[in-house]
Amino acid sequence: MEVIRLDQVALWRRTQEEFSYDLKKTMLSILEGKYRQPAKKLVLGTVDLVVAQGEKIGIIGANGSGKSTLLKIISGILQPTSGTVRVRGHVAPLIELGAGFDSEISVMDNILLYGVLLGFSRTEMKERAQSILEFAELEDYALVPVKGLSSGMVARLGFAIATDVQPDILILDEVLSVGDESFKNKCKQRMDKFWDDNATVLVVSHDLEFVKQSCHRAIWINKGKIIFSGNAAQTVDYYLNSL
Ligand SMILES: Nc1ncnc2c1ncn2[C@@H]1O[C@H](COP(=O)(O)OP(=O)(O)OP(=O)(O)O)[C@@H](O)[C@H]1O
Repeated sequence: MEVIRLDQVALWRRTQEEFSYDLKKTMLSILEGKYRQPAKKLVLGTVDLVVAQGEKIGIIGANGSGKSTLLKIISGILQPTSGTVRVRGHVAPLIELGAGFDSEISVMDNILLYGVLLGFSRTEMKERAQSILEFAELEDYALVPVKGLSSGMVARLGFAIATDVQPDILILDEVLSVGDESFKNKCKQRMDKFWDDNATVLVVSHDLEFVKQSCHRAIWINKGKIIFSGNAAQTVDYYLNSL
């Protein structure tokens, strides 16, 4: 069964000029008739992609090639400029760890909030909260605001929530490299469970050995385009040979 379908997806984003946006300067340039639209760059596109239920897909490519952007489009965090995205089932994105948290509110409230954002009810999340806290080893921090946690703890919390809620589609962006050694081992064990069942997993990784050994398929992205998609070992070899 098909769970993800991207048809002719493209995303244009503003370049660095957006980040140095200055209202006064903009107004002045409009008055002086010198205003020009900020430059935009094609960061993804056009991409066609079909993912079947249960596939474990590794996404590889150079820095800045568009891997995270692709995951954000699939997760619904970014809307494409053109094209269509269809996703079937609960998606748990673990992209910018902790980005979905409200740092001012407690760990417990964040668990409830995050779960609701993922489409689960508050009651359901309350029932799951204990096992999430246990896995993240944050039982003593339930009432502490997230801003009081270390970045490693925030990463553990994100991983614990996203994987505890048993999503249909798990989206991971280099998250397996966070946490200390003992937590990494726990993550690996939990990931193995996902690997064994019907969940669909998309994982961005620079760990090519992991992609080769653990993924069914790999997608190589370069400059916003899918260069190759196929058997993981073959894709990794093509990518390595191109370097
Ligand atoms: N918020 C943003 N606004 C505009 N452009 C962005 C933004 N975030 C990323 N980009 C641009 O989009 C392109 C793709 O970035 P993306 O983060 O998807 O790459 P990546 O393949 O995941 O890289 P890495 O391996 O370094 O994590 C890059 O050229 C980057 O400069």
